[in-house]
Amino acid sequence: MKFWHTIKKGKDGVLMLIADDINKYYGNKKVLSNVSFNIPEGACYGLVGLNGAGKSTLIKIIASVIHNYSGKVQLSDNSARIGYVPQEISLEESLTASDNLSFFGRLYGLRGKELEKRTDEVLEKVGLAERKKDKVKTFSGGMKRRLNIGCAIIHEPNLIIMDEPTVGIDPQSRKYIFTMIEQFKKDNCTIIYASHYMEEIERICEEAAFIDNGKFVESGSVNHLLQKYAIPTIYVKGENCLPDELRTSSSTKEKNGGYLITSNNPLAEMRKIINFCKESRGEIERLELVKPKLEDIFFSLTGSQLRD
Ligand SMILES: Nc1ncnc2c1ncn2[C@@H]1O[C@H](COP(=O)(O)OP(=O)(O)OP(=O)(O)O)[C@@H](O)[C@H]1O
Repeated sequence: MKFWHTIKKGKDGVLMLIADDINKYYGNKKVLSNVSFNIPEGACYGLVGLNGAGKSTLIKIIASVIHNYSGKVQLSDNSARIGYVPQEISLEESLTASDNLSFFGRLYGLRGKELEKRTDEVLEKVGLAERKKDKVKTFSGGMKRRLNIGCAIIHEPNLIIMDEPTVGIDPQSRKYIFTMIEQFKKDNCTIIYASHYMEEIERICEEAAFIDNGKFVESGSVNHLLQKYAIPTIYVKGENCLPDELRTSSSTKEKNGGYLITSNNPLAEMRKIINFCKESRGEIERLELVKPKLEDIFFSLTGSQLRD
């Protein structure tokens, strides 16, 4: 499979991060192989892969949690401040939300009035201002996740790295996290977002890379990937609405009581179906172009279906 670099630059033509030929072993096991990519400043960059693909390892290398690897990670902005949201929630449950934030703030060198101000700002940002004096052990999973993100942004980072931040949380907190990410983008932060939820990547990321068994199999702008690999497909459902030539074609597959038809000329197939229906008094319940999905592209490149 072909690998091509993301060479597009950020809004002002600046790259936030350059990773060059990253390789990583755990013992004898190679878990990252020749990984190279660039992230434009201000982009939201999705890392997509199955469990065990190597996303967390790569993220830990970028966040300087892992040092034992070969290759080079270069932050092109000398003033880059990294905020790392780990996959595992790392909070002190016996302390309040406010105290957890203060703890992380002090680690980043904040003190006094500035620390107080930032703690209150972050509590507002993560939607926990009302619960600031409550102990974390009384929080739901989603609230803990939001506070975990808060701890990572207390020092106002401009590169925020999030490792599967929506796994196992309620839909309301998930929605809240997306709203926060939209705000990070407006604040011109660069974001690295690892997930195996494709619809999340499509929704929030401008750029994405597919990782499979420690290798980048493809990367680039999400729109470009969708255009490059999408196979035009239509969906039709109804009574007596499909001409025999389409019904028996190898490009036609049954789905949910209707048919998925792949074609290089989907509009021509739609016309055929409409004309056939007119002639044969068939009835169309649904006839639509199917929007290409990253999930299908991932499947076609790796042969693996992403699972929950
Ligand atoms: N500390 C470690 N020691 C040995 N092997 C490890 C260690 N951490 C991860 N691995 C192995 O490295 C590979 C990549 O793991 P990694 O956690 O980076 O994948 P991932 O894509 O983040 O998956 P997940 O979503 O399950 O966390 C896996 O085979 C994993 O078992």
